[in-house]
Amino acid sequence: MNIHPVSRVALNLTRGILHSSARRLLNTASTTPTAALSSLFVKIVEVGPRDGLQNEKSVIPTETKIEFINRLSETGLSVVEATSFVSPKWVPQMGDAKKVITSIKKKDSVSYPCLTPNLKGLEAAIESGVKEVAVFLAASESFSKKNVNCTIEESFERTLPLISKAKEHGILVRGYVSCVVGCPYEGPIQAAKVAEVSQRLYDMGCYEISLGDTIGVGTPGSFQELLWSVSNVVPVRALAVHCHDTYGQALANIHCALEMGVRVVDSSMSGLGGCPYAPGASGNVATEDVVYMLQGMKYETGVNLQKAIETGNWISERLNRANGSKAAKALTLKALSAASVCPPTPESPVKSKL
Ligand SMILES: CC(C)(COP(=O)([O-])OP(=O)([O-])OC[C@H]1O[C@@H](n2cnc3c(N)ncnc32)[C@H](O)[C@@H]1OP(=O)([O-])[O-])[C@@H](O)C(=O)NCCC(=O)NCCSC(=O)C[C@@](C)(O)CC(=O)[O-]
Repeated sequence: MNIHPVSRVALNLTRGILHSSARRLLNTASTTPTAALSSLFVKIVEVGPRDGLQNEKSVIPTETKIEFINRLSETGLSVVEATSFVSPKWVPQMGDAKKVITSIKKKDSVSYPCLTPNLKGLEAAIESGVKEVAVFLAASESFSKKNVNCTIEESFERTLPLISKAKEHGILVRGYVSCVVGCPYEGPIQAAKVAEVSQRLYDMGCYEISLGDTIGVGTPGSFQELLWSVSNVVPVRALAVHCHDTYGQALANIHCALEMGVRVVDSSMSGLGGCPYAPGASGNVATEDVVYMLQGMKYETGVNLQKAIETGNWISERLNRANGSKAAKALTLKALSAASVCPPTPESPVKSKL
């Protein structure tokens, strides 16, 4: 039986199936539970050009990055994280940040945030006309040291003046918290620690907190615990989930987050990605798979699935690999077999990597 998501949550509430914390969560999403439940729009934050490409070993031509972002801008996405102003000694792949962000065709309907780890990065972003930046901290001390060469506390000390300066320039600041379930160096991370870091970042002025399951170890069980804990201190409307798919749990975790009121999901076209300082982590959840699932649940995203698949196939071809999205593969094969009376031309971008 098809049940509309609103009806399903409402039904669960009526039956008292949802845990009382989940009810509280829905209540904090908006002024009334009804208003929260009527929210059927899910914002997708496309992180492919940054998180997706930062871990690529071979140098990707700047022109490819620019065209990738331009194509993403035509899919209906409202946020495309474009690049990061980090040290090129640490992440050489992002060394062309200024060229990328100043060369793309910007659409008014799309926001193009860039990662900035410190004031130097923010200043470079300001010079390049960036309107939104993202700061990134971790809930794990070891990961913080590996990723940004300082403790969590020192990270906060760096971030405070960054946020102040960004605000002076009218720049929006998004906040990431990495290792929200597990750390590649320390193992499991306590939800209470994630809540503490998230709350501090939110109180400092980040308008949205993206919870990063950096190594993709989360399950709906750990995500539920995580979201109960974090939503006690940050309103659920200000939370996003950022799931890597190492253990194949990303869609299940996103589904769990949706049921708990989260309406912002990070994803990466064709499942590209990984953090250079998170060994063993696989790519992000694929945008095409997220859009396919959300469409099936009758959520709106504004994203044209067909255009997303074409863009995912295009970048996969450029990187000489198969598209990592299952939905993209299945729908591309379906389209090819439907057109089998008229086989694709040799130039067709979808023919070879399936
Ligand atoms: C934070 C630092 C800079 C500290 O690195 P450091 O070595 O401690 O910094 P430093 O201040 O001593 O500077 C070292 C050199 O880098 C330069 N430098 C310093 N800052 C910048 C800058 N902004 N832009 C350009 N250059 C910079 C600086 O000028 C100096 O150059 P030198 O004098 O030696 O020639 C470094 O650790 C770094 O850049 N880390 C970034 C690592 C990174 O990008 N990781 C991936 C992103 S996070 C992620 O993927 C997780 C996420 C967000 O997706 C969510 C999830 O899945 O969990």
